[in-house]
Amino acid sequence: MDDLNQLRQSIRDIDAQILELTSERMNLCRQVGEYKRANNLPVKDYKVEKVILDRTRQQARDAGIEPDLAVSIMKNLIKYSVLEQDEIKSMMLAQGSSKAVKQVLLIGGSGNMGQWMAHFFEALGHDVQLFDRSRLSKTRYNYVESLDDGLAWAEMIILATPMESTNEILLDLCKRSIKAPIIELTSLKSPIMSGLNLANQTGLDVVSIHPMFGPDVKILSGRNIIICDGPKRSESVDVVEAMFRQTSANIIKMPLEKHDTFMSYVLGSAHMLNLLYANVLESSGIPFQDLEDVAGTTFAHQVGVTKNVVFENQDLYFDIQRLNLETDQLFESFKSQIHLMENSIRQNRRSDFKEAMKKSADYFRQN
Ligand SMILES: O=C(O)C(=O)C[C@]1(C(=O)O)C=C[C@@H](O)C=C1
Repeated sequence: MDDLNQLRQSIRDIDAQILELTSERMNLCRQVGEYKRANNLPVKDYKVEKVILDRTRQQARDAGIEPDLAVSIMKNLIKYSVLEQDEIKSMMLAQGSSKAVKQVLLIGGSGNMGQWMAHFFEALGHDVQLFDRSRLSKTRYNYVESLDDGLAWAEMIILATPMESTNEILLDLCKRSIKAPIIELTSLKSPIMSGLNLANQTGLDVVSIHPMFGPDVKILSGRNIIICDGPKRSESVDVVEAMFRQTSANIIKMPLEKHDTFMSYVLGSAHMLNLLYANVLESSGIPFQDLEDVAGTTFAHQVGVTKNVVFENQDLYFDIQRLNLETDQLFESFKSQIHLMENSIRQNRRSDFKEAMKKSADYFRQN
């Protein structure tokens, strides 16, 4: 017992040291924040974050600890140091002072993802202006007076617009002679295919990307950004790729025609499963708190994910189902899997149930 107490005392001492060091780190980050404010530099430095996280992974390996543990600690430290440095306030002061590489026009800049992109491009040193029919009262970015003004000014155009309007905007942009590369970010590509095809025919330089995260993301490490090739390879794909390579995000290259099939599994089915689960819980008639009070491990994990899904943007989530041409197939697959499970349980066919579980386990083990 004495041994156990001694070990626990040593752990408490180490915990105290971790917290003291964290406080020292935060103090230093606060000073970095002040320096940035004084010198009009943006708070977030994606390049520095990438270096830190790469180094952490290596140091963790050398020290014999799980790189994932070390990286998650470091990501949290960075996240809170960024919050501490008051990103919004200091970036406001930094506006216009950082060396602008490109003049970036954000069409649909008032949306949450538009604002995220505005921060992102500003943090990379670009000069950002917004165009949107509805203007935010609280944003530090300028709105261009008209789309024509914006297009004349822009050296790069970002479309952060809902899927269906993105297609219309692309078709409209095809009627104007625009030299600046256009980056579009829609969650599905088939709804904008007619726009992309016409852009290709009329010589517009469009790069299709898809950031696989929402606008509340602060740290790009571990996040995926898909960059698509096609219909014809745009000259600017390499430029866009190089831009994101400066960050700690993972870059995935994918042919355009593959994108929506992957999204039907990576987004559509994951959303659908969680929405169905939420609906099942909601219709149980038992208050959520009562269920949570008796939660087991799987419930706690599952509900963590399900909650994230149900609080998401309802229109976007509807469109991700409705506009994916493969959603029908997804429903069929869900139905047949429910059927299979139902039969195995109702007809007491243990071997079918176990076989299905085994097949899934083998599928996940492949990696
Ligand atoms: O090095 C900086 O510029 C910092 O502000 C420190 C720090 C960090 O916490 O390590 C925080 C924010 C930046 O995005 C990168 C790194």
